[in-house]
Amino acid sequence: MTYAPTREDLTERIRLNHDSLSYRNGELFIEKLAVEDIAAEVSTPFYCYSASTIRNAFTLLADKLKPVHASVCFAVKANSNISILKLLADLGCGMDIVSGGELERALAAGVAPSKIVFSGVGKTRREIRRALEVGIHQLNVESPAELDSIREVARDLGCRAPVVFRVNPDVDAHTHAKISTGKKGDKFGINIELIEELYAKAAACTELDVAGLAVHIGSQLLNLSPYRAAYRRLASLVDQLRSRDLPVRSLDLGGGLGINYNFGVGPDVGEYAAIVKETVGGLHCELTVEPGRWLVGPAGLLVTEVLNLKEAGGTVLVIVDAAMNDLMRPALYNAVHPVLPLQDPGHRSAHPYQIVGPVCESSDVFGTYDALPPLQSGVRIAFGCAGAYGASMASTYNSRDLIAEVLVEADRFRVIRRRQTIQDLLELESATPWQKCRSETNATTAL
Ligand SMILES: Cc1ncc(COP(=O)(O)O)c(C=O)c1O
Ligand SMILES: N[C@@H](CCCC[NH3+])C(=O)O
Repeated sequence: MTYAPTREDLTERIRLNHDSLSYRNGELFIEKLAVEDIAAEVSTPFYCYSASTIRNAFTLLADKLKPVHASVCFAVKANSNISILKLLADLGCGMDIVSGGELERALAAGVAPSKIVFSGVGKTRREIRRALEVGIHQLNVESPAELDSIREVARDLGCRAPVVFRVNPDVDAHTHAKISTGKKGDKFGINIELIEELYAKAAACTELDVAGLAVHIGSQLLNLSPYRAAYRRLASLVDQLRSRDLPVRSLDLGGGLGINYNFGVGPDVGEYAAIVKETVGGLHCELTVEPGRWLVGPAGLLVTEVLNLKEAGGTVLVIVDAAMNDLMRPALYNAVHPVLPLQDPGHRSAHPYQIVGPVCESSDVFGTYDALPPLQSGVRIAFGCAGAYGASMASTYNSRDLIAEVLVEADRFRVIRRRQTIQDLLELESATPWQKCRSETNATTAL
């Protein structure tokens, strides 16, 4: 089957990445607000998200997937800010979580437990218990040992645990090695050859409600053909299980849709929907997808201010007040986020700039950029496409505060996470009492 995007499809794809950002008289706007004006209120560095970009992305994806009746569960790890989760939940989006913390955030955002799926390689018994107690939609099982834990917790609670098996289909996602998850030998999922026996065993257990299968082959997929390969393997497995009279009613197709990190055209969700239809659309299963980056990535900016410039070995270094602890992707994956000056005078610097942060690591480098306007101390710039895996991966390394996050809605903005300061940490510290447990002396006495 071939998929030919129409002119409207292409326009839509470009619009999605551009609609919230514009330059007016050389000034960067997000929705109807000048980013400079927000920066004057919220000191840099901070994350800034466009609500309409997220809404448009969700609506477009949900529409494209309507013909195959697939529901969308947002991968909370991409952006776990409760206000962002709430915004998506209000549109009818479910959530894909990987920890007890993400479960609590989803619940706090008002997501119905029946719209939450729990993925993740290592779930603790406490997390499994809490998930079953609140009644989540399903647990995606990642190993035979985890299945045993789920069974035991369910028995203890006197309930039936809804489970699907996450299959490792041994498909190369053709993405960065650090974010590929569907190849044999990756820590994710269960080897496809082992599924049939495990499925049969689990289907016979009264504590388990075995609903189906899941797959997630990696993140930031720009080429969609690995999906076709993975979903075909999933479909064959469904046939194999059904031929043994093992019912399969649900398929979780994972996330991974990539974005164009330069505001250009990214993968086409219409084509993705066509692949879903072609491969698993005829199986009469309840379908779920778990995108993270695609829904929120283009919606976010990381706004930062130039502290100083200096020269090193012939390179002009621009030291900004954001760092790798705020946005880890460049240091971790050599990812390059586009730079948008908040004020663009139109002319360009004669030389490239290497933009670096203040953290004491040589990898605290955002990248080398040419064609930027002349930069100097006090000038503000923004890194684009920073809505996914930015704030959610931030740390306080070098005792730097977690930075603020701001949500823009048309002509107004709201701080949706305030900066975490040393004062917050001190308050937490002073509220923590000393506790006793077995010590060397009383342990010896006990012997
Ligand atoms: C199980 C699972 N589902 C969904 C996602 C979301 O991925 P992405 O943000 O690439 O869509 C991930 C992350 O790779 C994942 O591990
Ligand atoms: N954190 C990664 C993606 C990992 C996806 C989770 N499995 C990134 O920023 O690209």
